[in-house]
Order: sequence, then C-alpha cells, then structure tokens
Amino acid sequence: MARTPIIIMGAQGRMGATLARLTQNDPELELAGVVEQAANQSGLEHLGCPVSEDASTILTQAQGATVIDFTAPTVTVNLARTAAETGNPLVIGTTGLSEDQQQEIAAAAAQTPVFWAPNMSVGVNVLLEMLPQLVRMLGSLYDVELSEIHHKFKKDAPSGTALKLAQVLAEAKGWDLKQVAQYCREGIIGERPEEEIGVQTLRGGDVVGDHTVYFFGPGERIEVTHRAHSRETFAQGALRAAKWIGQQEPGKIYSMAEMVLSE
Ligand SMILES: NC(=O)C1=CN([C@@H]2O[C@H](COP(=O)(O)OP(=O)(O)OC[C@H]3O[C@@H](n4cnc5c(N)ncnc54)[C@H](OP(=O)(O)O)[C@@H]3O)[C@@H](O)[C@H]2O)C=CC1
Ligand SMILES: O=C(O)C1=N[C@H](C(=O)O)C[C@H](O)C1
Repeated sequence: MARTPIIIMGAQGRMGATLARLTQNDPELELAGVVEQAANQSGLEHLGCPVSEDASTILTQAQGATVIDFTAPTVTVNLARTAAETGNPLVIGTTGLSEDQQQEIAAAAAQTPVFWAPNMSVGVNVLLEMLPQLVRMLGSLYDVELSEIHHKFKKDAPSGTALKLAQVLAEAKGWDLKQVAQYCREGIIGERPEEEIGVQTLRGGDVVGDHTVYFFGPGERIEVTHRAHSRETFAQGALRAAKWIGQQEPGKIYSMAEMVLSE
C-alpha cells in the first residue's frame, strides 16, 4: 500500500508534536519533512526526515506531500502562498485568521486542494450538524449563548470553534452574526435583546478545549457541552483529512462535513 507523505508545520508545537508522533505510528503515513523555527529545532532529529525553518525548501523537496498546519495566522497565510506555488495539498487547523487572511487562503485554494476546520474532532463536527435542528425545534423563546474554555497559552479569542458554532447558530436563527454577536458584557447594559448571541471566553491552566451552547427557555434550559480530553482527537481528524485532501481538486476550501459525507 502506498503511504501518504506528510509535512508538519510547527513540529515542536502542542499540535505539531502530537501529529508527528501519530504520523510515525500510522502505517498509512510517511513523514516527508517538518518545518520549525531554527531556534526550536533541537530534538527533531529523531523524526528521521528533513527539517527546515523554510517551508518552501521542504515543500519543494517533497512535491505532492500534504502539509498539515497548526501554527499561527501569519505563518499559515505565507504557507498557503507557498503551497499554491508548489501544488502541495494543505490541511489547516490554525484559528484566529482575519477576514483578509481567510481570503488569502481562499485564493490559494484555487491553485491547490485546501482543507480547513477550526475543530477537527468528530464530536464538534457532529454538533455543528445537529445544532440547527435544536434551534428550529426550540423556536424563538429560547435565548442562545455559548462559552468556551481553553488553556492559558492560547493566543486567539474567542476560539475558532466558538466562532464557527456562533455562525451556525446565527444562520439557523436567520440572523447575521456580525449584527448579533455579543463578545463582552460589562456595566449597566440593559435587558438582553432577543436577537443576540453571547460568546464568552475563559482561559486557564491546561484545558484542552471545552465548548458549551446554552438554550435558555421559559422555566428550563438545555446545555450542550463538548469537552476535548486530548489533542489526539484533533490530530486524528487532521490526519484523516490529510489522507483525503490529496484526492480532491483545487477550487474551494474543503470542510470536515464534506469529507465525512464523501467517504
Ligand atoms: N482545528 C483544530 O482542531 C485545532 C486548532 N488549533 C489551533 O492550532 C494553532 C496552534 O495551536 P498549538 O499547537 O496549541 O500552538 P503552539 O504555539 O503550541 O504551536 C505552534 C507552533 O508553530 C510554530 N511556529 C511559529 N512560527 C513558525 C514558523 N514561521 N514556521 C514554522 N513553525 C512556526 C511554533 O514555534 P515556536 O514555539 O518556536 O514559535 C510552534 O511550534 C492555533 O491556532 C490553535 O487555535 C489547536 C488545536 C486544535
Ligand atoms: O488552541 C487550541 O488549543 C484549540 N483551538 C481550536 C479553536 O480555536 O477552536 C480548537 C480546539 O478547541 C483547541
């Protein structure tokens, strides 16, 4: 069986290191190279593959290998430009991308197959499919809010997952998220408007990633919580995407739902 060649960006990062370990233990995958900043490369020799701080060097050496990126928005945008030139398929898990940065990724997706998901766990992606039904069945009397908790090292807020959940909830309500999102409450803010979705962020310790959607109704409430216990759940999703994206055509940014439905 031919193995899928993989390049990992940020191989010393929390996600990068998890991906490198799982890739080495997966007989369907082959580690074709890793990219990491020069000051942080020590200890990567044991991977037995090319290591560089220059993504373009590694992508050019390993033409056709799928690049998995869990780094930071500026790194991801530069990588997408490089992948568009070299033709390497790209799986992106990085969150915190601005609208302009998302447009840059979309431009790259016209040239090479690109997959992006703000959360690669099975549970969150099932939740994204189920939430519109809950919104429809509960109706307008139920106020929708959500909260997220992550480790103290996380740089972006709210999490990419919280933003995606909020977007799906707003769409199900028939609202524009930009008009109804409430990311901060303080002071004499008055009564809660009906057309609002509160999104609250907590940070601390080593929490891998918790998301809760609340439906507050008359005399009752529903709370739907997803808790990630381990980064392996995200890494497994990314590796599944890496095996799949190489068989897709450029032209769009592929999602977790599309992958699951096509398999
Ligand atoms: N979609 C999903 O399912 C998930 C998404 N994420 C997202 O993934 C991203 C990374 O998260 P996490 O692993 O916790 O973060 P880390 O900070 O642990 O990892 C980021 C890595 O990228 C490296 N890096 C920075 N600049 C470069 C560069 N120019 N070239 C190569 N590597 C570079 C960092 O190196 P250095 O430390 O030297 O700067 C670090 O090793 C975040 O946006 C997070 O939100 C996280 C988990 C799941
Ligand atoms: O930074 C993290 O750790 C995570 N980031 C993703 C996000 O922003 O939603 C996914 C996951 O919750 C972990």
